[in-house]
Amino acid sequence: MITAHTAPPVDPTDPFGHDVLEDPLPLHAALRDAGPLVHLTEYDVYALARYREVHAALVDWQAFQSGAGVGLSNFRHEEPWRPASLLLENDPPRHDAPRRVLRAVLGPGALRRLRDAWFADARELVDRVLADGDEFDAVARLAEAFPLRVFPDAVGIPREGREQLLPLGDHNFNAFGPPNDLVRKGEPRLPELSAWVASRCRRDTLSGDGIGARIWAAADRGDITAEQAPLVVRSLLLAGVDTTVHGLSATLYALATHPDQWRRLREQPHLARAAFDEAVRWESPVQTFFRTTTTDVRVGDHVVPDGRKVLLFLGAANRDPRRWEDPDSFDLSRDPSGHVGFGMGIHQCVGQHIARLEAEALLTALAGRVRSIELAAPTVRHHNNTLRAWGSIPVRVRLG
Ligand code: HEM
Ligand SMILES: O=C(O)c1ccc(-n2ccnc2)cc1
Repeated sequence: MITAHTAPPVDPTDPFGHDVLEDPLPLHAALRDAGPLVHLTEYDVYALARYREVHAALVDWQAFQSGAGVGLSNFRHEEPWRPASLLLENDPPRHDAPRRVLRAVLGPGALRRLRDAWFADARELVDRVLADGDEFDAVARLAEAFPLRVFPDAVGIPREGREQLLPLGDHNFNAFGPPNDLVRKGEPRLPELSAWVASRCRRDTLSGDGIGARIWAAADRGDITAEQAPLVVRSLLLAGVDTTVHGLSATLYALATHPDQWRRLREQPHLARAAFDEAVRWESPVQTFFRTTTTDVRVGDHVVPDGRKVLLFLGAANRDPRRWEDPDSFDLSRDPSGHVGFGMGIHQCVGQHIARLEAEALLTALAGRVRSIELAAPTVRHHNNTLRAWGSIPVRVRLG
């Protein structure tokens, strides 16, 4: 048993309050500066905000487990509000088989199969948006429209009703936080949305050649059980849309507010993937996830006792001046590799390559038609307990 020398510094701020969700940067800086470990008195949890400690916790899945939930709720004492995620909220060994299956169905073969169709869809969408005029909301017309069009098709769910994936994902991400107004907002539609998404995970509603059907085929082979198959498909549907909507939004906002970087992308379209990863570092669409300690864990001069919740501030780590030069600048010449916007270690985002392909397709289509892009009106944030999200990003484009 390591004895704690002193209690870590405390911070009373509510990290899920609307002032922080509107602009988290001041809290992130305060948490990084307070020390390697901070105690958040609002929820009696611990916080890691510096890159070194966040990275160390992400890769130390034994001491910082996911199996007690990656939200504020501690599954050791509370029932999950829905069946726990087989990947996100599981530890090895139970985590391993579902992870292997998803890595396979979302791997290089899937990307090769989807690439040409997604590039064509992106060109068609961009042409349609630009035909309607030179001012539009980049969130509704591009960042939401593109993932909603290509990803459910790739999974193999029918077209009608798929827009429900947005409020469903939004609630799921809110539910990782405390039971606040954002969670209460999503509760009225939850029974209907949960029943709808469960119906989309059944084998008989998934088209034969999609990613969903390949997950069921893995169950036929015994790689996962037939009971697990629909839960793995559910993870894809809950995870696969809102994340990329706000990842693409972050990228479009960054490029619309950095004209020099847009020019660089136009001159070198192969920078599309780097632009997306730099935007994921700079904005961190997935801001936070919790872990639960499985033993007394030393962090710096302090000890986090066994069984405590630790909030990992991925967004704060991605702008830690101890790790990044000029962290607050959005710069396509930076090497963003090593950012924790997709996590790190055994739970690192298994959909990151799908997300990068969506971004590459959309940015390549835009860069091919649009000479300049700028904000046409004030932007509006969308508050979510976990996601750094956008309500609208009005832009004006010039073609050429
Ligand atoms: C910009 C887009 C995305 C971002 C920023 C993002 C971020 C993340 C992060 C930070 C984690 C680690 C969670 C943890 O350590 O607890 C994660 C895991 C995961 N992501 Fe994503 N994600 C994105 C898109 C996607 C997409 C498109 C999919 C599905 C196609 C997906 C599926 C998953 C799954 C299943 C996990 C759990 C992996 C595991 O626990 O082994 N994500 N993602
Ligand atoms: O199974 C779930 O509920 C679930 C699984 C993964 C995510 N996720 C987060 C970021 N990338 C993916 C969200 C929800």
